[in-house]
Amino acid sequence: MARLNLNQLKIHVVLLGFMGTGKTHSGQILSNMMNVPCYDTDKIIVSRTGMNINDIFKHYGENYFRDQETDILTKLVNEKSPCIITTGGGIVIREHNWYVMDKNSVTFSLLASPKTIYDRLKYDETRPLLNTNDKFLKIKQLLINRLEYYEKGDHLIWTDKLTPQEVANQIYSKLYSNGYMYRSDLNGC
Ligand SMILES: Nc1ncnc2c1ncn2[C@@H]1O[C@H](COP(=O)(O)OP(=O)(O)OP(=O)(O)O)[C@@H](O)[C@H]1O
Ligand SMILES: O=C(O)C1=C[C@@H](O)[C@@H](O)[C@H](O)C1
Ligand SMILES: [Mg+2]
Repeated sequence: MARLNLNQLKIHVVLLGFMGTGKTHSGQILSNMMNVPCYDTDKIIVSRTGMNINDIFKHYGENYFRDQETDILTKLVNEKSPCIITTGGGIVIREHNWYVMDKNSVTFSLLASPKTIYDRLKYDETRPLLNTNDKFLKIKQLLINRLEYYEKGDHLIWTDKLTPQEVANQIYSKLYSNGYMYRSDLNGC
């Protein structure tokens, strides 16, 4: 009788959320905790193109970036065994991406206030959409436009007062309590 892997996921875990909510960071911690691979759409775009995100936006434009994002998300969801997928903050704005995620994934939206996001990203220049004179204002404007999309996630986690480890712990608990993982006491037969 084969015993199932303690941490076997039934479906993909997709982390959504605005820039700086900790998708990449918390997702990597979760991946280590669960021993499940984590794929980051931003990192894959950078390695695929050999360019950083600022240069991709500058030379090819945001639409090209969004096409890459959709292509990678689709391939990960359709071709990988259940895994953790950490996304770019803007993946939620394309309706087609929701269609892809609806198939075989549970989504967690990480949320944070504009002030928290600003504090986390104020010295960061790697996010082209925030490279403006008034970064705080830009965060507020983008967040207002996108909140309705982040709220479509299956589970919402406010991260302002949580460490990345605590965020990962909350996701892990929800995966168990909502039946997205095989329980350790089940034997495969
Ligand atoms: N819960 C947290 N508490 C404090 N700092 C955090 C938290 N989560 C992330 N950070 C910090 O915020 C910064 C951005 O985190 P991260 O890159 O994981 O965000 P992201 O959601 O992946 O952003 P993007 O959408 O741009 O990829 C990093 O410096 C990270 O250490
Ligand atoms: O919120 C966004 O639109 C973005 C977030 C980042 O993760 C990157 O995907 C890129 O900088 C765009
Ligand atoms: Mg990220």
